[in-house]
Amino acid sequence: MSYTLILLRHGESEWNAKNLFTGWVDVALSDKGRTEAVRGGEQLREAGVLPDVVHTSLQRRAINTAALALDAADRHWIPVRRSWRLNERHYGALQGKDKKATLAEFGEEQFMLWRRSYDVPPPPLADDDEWSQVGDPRYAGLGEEMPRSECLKDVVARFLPYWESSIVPDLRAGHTVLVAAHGNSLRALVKHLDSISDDDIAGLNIPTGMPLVYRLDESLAPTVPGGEYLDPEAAAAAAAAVANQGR
Ligand SMILES: O=C(O)[C@@H](CO)OP(=O)(O)O
Repeated sequence: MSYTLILLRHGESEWNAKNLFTGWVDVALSDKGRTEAVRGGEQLREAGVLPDVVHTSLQRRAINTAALALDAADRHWIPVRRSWRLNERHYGALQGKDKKATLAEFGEEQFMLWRRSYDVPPPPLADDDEWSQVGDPRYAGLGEEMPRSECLKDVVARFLPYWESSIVPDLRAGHTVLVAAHGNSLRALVKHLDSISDDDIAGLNIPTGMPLVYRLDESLAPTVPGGEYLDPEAAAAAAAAVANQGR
């Protein structure tokens, strides 16, 4: 028995296009992002990898990517579940900041520590900042768990309970599961699936709008480490572009 898990980072957002740190800010897909999402769904249909259930974050770029992709795959009707635990990493005080300007102001080492180190979060975002999500009704139930900044380690810690309680049972039930989420929440999941070290995860980047298919064995270990992009060449080029953001 093998289980099928599809990871899909949202298509390009308006802030990806502007090169701004985004995190929990709920920005929309760009036109290019919508096209990517549709193309991702077409790839699923062409490959015959058809989700039975979808899990998304609470952010519109992932929600709308899932809807566009599933429509293109003729799977718009499957059950959907959403959780803040699939949200993008909260980028703290960097939310809304230009990546290139941040690199110029703080230098390469600090910039990469904030962007890709495993356990160094950016400074916290003030609750009265225009890019704060404090007071947003969708997070009303979070209480003390409401983040003001997160490093990838924090994302792993809040993602894994949802993985265990909600995604794994769907896989064990034999469903083909689509997870439509974000660059860093999916990096947290890939780190877990592929047992990637805290240091090596810094080098992993996930492109927008490209389905990454994992076949998992009985112990939920990937049968092909790293999974398989349905369009590997395009995915490698797009992942390199993500790595180079800010330059
Ligand atoms: O800004 C963000 O929220 C993320 C994803 O777009 O950026 P990065 O790849 O720099 O972690």
